[in-house]
Amino acid sequence: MGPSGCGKSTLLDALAGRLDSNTGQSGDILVNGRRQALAYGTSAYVTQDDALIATLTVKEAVYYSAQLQLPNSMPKSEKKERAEMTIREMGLQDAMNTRVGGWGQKGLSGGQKRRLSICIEILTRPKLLFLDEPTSGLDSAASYYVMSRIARQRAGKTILASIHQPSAEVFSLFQNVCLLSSGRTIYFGPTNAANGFFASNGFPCPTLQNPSDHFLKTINTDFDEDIEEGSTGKMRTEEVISILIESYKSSINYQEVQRQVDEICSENGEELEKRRDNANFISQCSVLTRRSSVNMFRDLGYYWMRLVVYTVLALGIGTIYYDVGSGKSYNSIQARGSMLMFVASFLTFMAIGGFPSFVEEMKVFQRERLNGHYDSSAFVIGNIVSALPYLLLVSLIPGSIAYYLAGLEKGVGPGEAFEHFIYFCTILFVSMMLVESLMMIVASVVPNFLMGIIVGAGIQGLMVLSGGFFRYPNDLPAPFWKYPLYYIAFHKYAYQGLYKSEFEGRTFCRPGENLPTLSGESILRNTWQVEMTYSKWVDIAILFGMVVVYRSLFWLIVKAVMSANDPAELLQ
Ligand SMILES: Nc1ncnc2c1ncn2[C@@H]1O[C@H](COP(=O)(O)OP(=O)(O)OP(=O)(O)O)[C@@H](O)[C@H]1O
Repeated sequence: MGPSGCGKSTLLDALAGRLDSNTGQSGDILVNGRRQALAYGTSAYVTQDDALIATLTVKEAVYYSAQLQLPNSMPKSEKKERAEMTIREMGLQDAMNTRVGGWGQKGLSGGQKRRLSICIEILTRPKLLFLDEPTSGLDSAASYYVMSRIARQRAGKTILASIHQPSAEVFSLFQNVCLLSSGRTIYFGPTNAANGFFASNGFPCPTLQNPSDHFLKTINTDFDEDIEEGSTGKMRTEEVISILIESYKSSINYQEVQRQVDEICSENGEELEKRRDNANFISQCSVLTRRSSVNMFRDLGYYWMRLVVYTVLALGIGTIYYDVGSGKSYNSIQARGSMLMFVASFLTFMAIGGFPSFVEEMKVFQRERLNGHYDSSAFVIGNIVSALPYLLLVSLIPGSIAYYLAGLEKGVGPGEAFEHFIYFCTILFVSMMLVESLMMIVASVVPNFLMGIIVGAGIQGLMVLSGGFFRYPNDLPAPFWKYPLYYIAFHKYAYQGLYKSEFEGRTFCRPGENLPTLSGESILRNTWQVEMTYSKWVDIAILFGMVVVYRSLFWLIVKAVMSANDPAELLQ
């Protein structure tokens, strides 16, 4: 406990091994007298910000979490029962079917979100639980009920909570209190002895005042109010703090704490085991896929908005380039090329629109991963699988509108026409997957969504420039633009695949002529400077290969970022 900004969250972060690597830290963290880092899943931590999936209801959020965290051996009905019991414990039974809500959608109140976050973390009854200001946003009665229900579970467990402004009832629920001011320990010992400690130093709690209020008022340096000191009048807060710190260091309480630490160390107690009884990997993948699908379905910004914008754009492309595909004139060559370029780069570019939703999902993933709810690979797989149907939808509907309105390559016979159409939509689909994968990589490195969008758009802008349309491949400056960007940019393969599909086997008129004597192959070779040594199927295969590379890269970065934050790795 301590005034705002005294270092409560920092202390909890340090104990839970969540302090970021650029913050200096000294001393040992001992669990049962053993030096132990709290890696994923050894403890649960409810941080101050509630990272929750906005589209889920309370019931869904807790049920999915129960399915992820509770072992496969536990029957489904028991998991459901545990989830419901925990929801009731946190007093959320009346909000069971309310969505969490977020930007633009009112859902749970701040205090309810807080309780939901606690609910999710106490589902497995962890042995070591960190709670950073669990009562913020709660009224005094709710604070008491929440804390008393948490305290009820304390047998055989250690619960560390940071708190400010507890009521007298809540304060009495704590067995020990550590009072902090500007990162320094003012007092650490039994809660019921704190009053005596303050009184013995000349700062007794006035009658009818909540002791915790008195302690905080006495040690708050932010407002520089002089403190009444017993009979001697007023004293500066800094002086009061110095007196208390010095007094604590020579107090019996301090010696008692040291004695207890020595005793625990000599007992050589058991190591805190990592929780290993989560759902198995297959169940994790399946639950995460379902949860992510529900989120994608309900979050308008994830795919639906994109579908609407793509459809409008496809109608735009289709009307601007209406029936360009049946023309054989020289001008139609340029029109086809531009249209295909627009489809492969700008339609796919807008996959960036889903970035904010993805960043929100990443925040939830980070919290859950750090608390050991599941494996990072399960998250990556869940996300890929759940996104597939939506990506298919946003490539097929706008793709077919643009393709048929523009009257692109119809081939000979219905089979061939269909093959060209499917090829067009597949290129659109795989390019969107690539942009999404790229944005996932960006999200794992730059988790701020504004910065992420700028970085993602910048990378794509460079790739579009070097893709071989705005500057023909042979005219691209060799350093950087041609080697390596032209070969790395997926746009090159998307453009060339689409060009091959559209121009191969067709003839066009030369400038000023009416007879189609110019072969599609020569246009591909000489105008678009397409690499003709391999077929359009190789282009599409390269694109799919790139998806695999990009997704693997994303998975590797997530693993690397997570293990960099894993205190167990740091200790090795
Ligand atoms: N022991 C320490 N030494 C130096 N700086 C510290 C220490 N503890 C915390 N700080 C710094 O003090 C600032 C506030 O810390 P923190 O957020 O932990 O406070 P808090 O008590 O949780 O505040 P609030 O109650 O308002 O959330 C941070 O900038 C943090 O880096």
